[in-house]
Amino acid sequence: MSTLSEAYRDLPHHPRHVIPLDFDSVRTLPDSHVWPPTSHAFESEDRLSIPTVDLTDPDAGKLIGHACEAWGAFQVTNHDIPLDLFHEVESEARRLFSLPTGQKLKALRSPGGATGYGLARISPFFNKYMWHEGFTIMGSSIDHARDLWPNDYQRFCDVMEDYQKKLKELARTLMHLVLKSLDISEEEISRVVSAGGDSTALQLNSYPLCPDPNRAMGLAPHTDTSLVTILHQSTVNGLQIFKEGVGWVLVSPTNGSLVVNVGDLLHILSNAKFPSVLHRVVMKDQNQQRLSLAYFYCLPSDFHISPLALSSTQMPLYRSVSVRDYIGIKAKNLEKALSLIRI
Ligand SMILES: C=C1C[C@]23C[C@@]1(O)CC[C@H]2[C@@]12CCC[C@@](C)(C(=O)O1)[C@H]2[C@@H]3C(=O)O
Ligand SMILES: O=C(O)CCC(=O)C(=O)O
Ligand SMILES: [Fe+2]
Repeated sequence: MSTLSEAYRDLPHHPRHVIPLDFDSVRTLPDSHVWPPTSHAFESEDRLSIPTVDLTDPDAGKLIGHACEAWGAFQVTNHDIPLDLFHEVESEARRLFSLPTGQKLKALRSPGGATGYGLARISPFFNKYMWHEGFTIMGSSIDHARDLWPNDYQRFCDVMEDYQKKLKELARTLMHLVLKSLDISEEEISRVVSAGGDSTALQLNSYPLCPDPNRAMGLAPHTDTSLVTILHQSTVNGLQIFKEGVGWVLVSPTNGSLVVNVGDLLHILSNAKFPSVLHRVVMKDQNQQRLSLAYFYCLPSDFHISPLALSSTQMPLYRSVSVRDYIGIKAKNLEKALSLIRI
């Protein structure tokens, strides 16, 4: 099978778009990291937020379908992932990001690589840097973990493996419900869901304490490339999603619940019925480090993706494209990628 990491291998980045700042040594926000003010977002007091779906609700599938159509995102509760596991993964992520910069650079994502420590892949599209550092895992994290902690890497690997295993199960359950709500046949559902199995990535995100948070940007607006992304946020606010006709809406962390984002691949499969959601992370008033864990459920790079479940009167809006080609188009065109494969 053609792995996801292989799809990123031929898309090298210049080191200035991979190497994060030495955050510990900076006392004032460098001009390279100053962003124009961000627009006001609707806060939770405005009572406008993405829907929450209880996975044990017999109507969960229908509710998820509505949420994907109206918002491109929802929160999920009663997902069966133990709270302790989030704490363990977060604590290992904290251990990683609190290493001295020189040590973290030993696990730097290589120019043609997909995994390891570094800036977000969307970095080259912006003329300012984000206040962000990330660590990408695809499958085993042992090679990078050994570079970081030559004598003490096993715990990190075990915790990350356990998390990926549990998140894969949850992603499969969610994908079943999502595709069923689109009226896709059981056969097609199994074809998509079983193909996704090994094409996943876990991204640990850190937004360090910032000397001037109101002028910095955590993660610039983007959509994810995945089918779905399952996100766990630490207790610190920052994530906002964009809703057409409304603007930026804050998604506050709620204990134990997970945010699910529709990604570009599901946008294509659903013929734009479930639009991939534009989101960003702002640093506004942030007075402590923020962490998040993003699990991307994708498809193998040789999978050919095209709109499914079209009625006899519907026309496909997107041409068939391999995941590898779509990732390549996105790496060059970012937010224009979907329009470039539109029929
Ligand atoms: C599978 C992946 C999705 C991702 C690129 C990656 O190879 C691993 C990192 C992911 C991430 C996380 C931050 C935002 C994002 C746009 C980026 O720059 O790297 C996503 C990528 C994506 O969804 O395209
Ligand atoms: O940190 C967050 O809340 C969002 C992270 C994100 O959007 C991503 O990793 O793609
Ligand atoms: Fe994202």
